[in-house]
Amino acid sequence: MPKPLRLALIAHDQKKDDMVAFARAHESRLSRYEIVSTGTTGGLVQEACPSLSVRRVKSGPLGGDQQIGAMIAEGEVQAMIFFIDPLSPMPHDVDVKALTRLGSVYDIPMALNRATAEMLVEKLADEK
Ligand SMILES: O=C(CO)COP(=O)(O)O
Repeated sequence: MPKPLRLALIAHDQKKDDMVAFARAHESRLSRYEIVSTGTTGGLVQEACPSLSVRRVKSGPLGGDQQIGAMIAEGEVQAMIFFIDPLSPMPHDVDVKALTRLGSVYDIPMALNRATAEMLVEKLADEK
């Protein structure tokens, strides 16, 4: 049996409500995938969506973005939904940039806002 696709779900603080709403709206669809998340995002998604199995790495500012970037480089994450906050300064801005850069380098489907994320989940569902 093919391994399920592993999808990264990440959201900055100002976008966490959006991520929880997105995950709730698509819970049954997302339950087909292995989910990996940064620490705080993953806790909120798991609490809101008990049917998902969410693997949590460290919080973004403590290295979580880099952990997920390494997983992309190793081929262990095949798609990413990352609700970034373009309006707030971040202490780990360089990590955010490095993560989205690796998403481009390895050419994985990567949605950085909700509008694109909606299209991405539709498309992933078509392919299954
Ligand atoms: O900072 C983040 C992404 O850059 C997200 O980290 P948390 O999910 O731990 O808040």
